[in-house]
Amino acid sequence: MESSSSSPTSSTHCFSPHSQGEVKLTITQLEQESVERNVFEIYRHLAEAPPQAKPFMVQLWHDEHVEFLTKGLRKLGPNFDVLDANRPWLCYWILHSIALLGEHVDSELENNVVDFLSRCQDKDGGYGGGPGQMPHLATTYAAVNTLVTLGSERAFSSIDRGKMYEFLLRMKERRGAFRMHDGGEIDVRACYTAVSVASMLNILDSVLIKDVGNFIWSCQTYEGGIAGEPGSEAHGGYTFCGLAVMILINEADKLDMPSLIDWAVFRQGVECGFQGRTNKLVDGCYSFWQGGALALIQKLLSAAGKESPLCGGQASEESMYNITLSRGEKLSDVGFAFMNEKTECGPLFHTIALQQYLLLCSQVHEGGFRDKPGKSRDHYHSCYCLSGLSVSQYSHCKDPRHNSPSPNDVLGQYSNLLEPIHPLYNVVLDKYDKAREFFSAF
Ligand SMILES: CC(C)=CCC/C(C)=C/CC/C(C)=C/COP(=O)(O)OP(=O)(O)O
Ligand SMILES: [Zn+2]
Repeated sequence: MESSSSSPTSSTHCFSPHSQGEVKLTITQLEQESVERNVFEIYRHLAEAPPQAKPFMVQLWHDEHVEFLTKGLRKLGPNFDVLDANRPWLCYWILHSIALLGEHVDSELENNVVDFLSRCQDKDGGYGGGPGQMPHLATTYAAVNTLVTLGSERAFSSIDRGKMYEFLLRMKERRGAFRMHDGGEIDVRACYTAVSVASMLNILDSVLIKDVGNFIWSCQTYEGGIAGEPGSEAHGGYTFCGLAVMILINEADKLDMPSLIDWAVFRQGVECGFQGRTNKLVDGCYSFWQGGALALIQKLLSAAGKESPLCGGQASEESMYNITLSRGEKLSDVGFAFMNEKTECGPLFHTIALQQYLLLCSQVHEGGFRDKPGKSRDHYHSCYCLSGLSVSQYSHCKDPRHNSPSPNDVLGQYSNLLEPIHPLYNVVLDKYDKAREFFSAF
């Protein structure tokens, strides 16, 4: 998405080292140079600091984050009016972030959230952006992940699974994909949120998954990443969503995996963080969308064990991307089987570099995270920067349920370590385990 410029105010003049003539830099190039300058200035301070000071420079400001997040759950100012249709998202961003930090909210606040989300639940299934608003797949995903993160029986049983199934079926369209809401757009996000919710609640069946894989397949672009809809540009957000769907429905073998890997690994740049798409700026939230997608691929390759070329062996087409289920296991067990694969394969991105970007460029001392230096903190970036930080800390860890990462894999002091997540759903792993135990009883 190169923005060309012809106006004198939106371009600059300089002399190219490769030619005699004067060249004009585009807005895109100028913005990229400015980001690199800001980021490298921050990294220069770290490089020049005495060795004993460095761990403190990359400290995770745990208490400040918890304070910023908890405050947001209790009260938000008038500027947040624009997020009125996203209130379950605010609950998820905040509560998932608090859970990643190993903390929880008091039982009164927890009960308030359950009650609030119950008022967002539509009588015909699914959750709207606020009480009385029409049900929407994005806010449904946010509400379900919030209730899973709260983890109480009251939270789990507040979800009407029967009506949810009817809602998901109503959102499914002729070609197999999903639409975001009645009459809404059909895209990869809708497919992911529908499949993730159905898998989590143990209501994913062959009717819901029919032809979804073909739709996702049709969204993989010539670059290798996945777009929101056929013919659009590959983007990290949609790539994570599309890949996660394919794994949850056990059809990852339909994707062109070498080109997907190729595209995703090149999205980590000199700034140490990830960009969302080619020729765009680094942004902390892609630490999860791109880092999470690469963590999913790492797990897929590990499922193929030593047969995978990236793990130093010969790949067999069949074993490479399919999670093996034993007889009688349901498709909704794919999420569980996925985390049981013991990682043999190393990470596909520079995990320490990403932690450096997150802790030095995205982290805000007063609490919260931001896209990049110069931007303001917000709850969305706090959630996805912390999620990406967790993914990078655990990416060498074979079995996060039973083992902790080595101190070498955690930038800064070991107290920076967050809780591990389940990368298919982006909820804290032990919260997922508890929810699975509850919902597998049905
Ligand atoms: C579960 C769920 C609902 C997932 C959503 C996934 C997601 C983040 C999709 C990204 C959408 C998109 C095209 C952003 C581009 O914004 P931009 O042009 O402002 O940013 P850019 O310059 O970084 O591409
Ligand atoms: Zn962002």
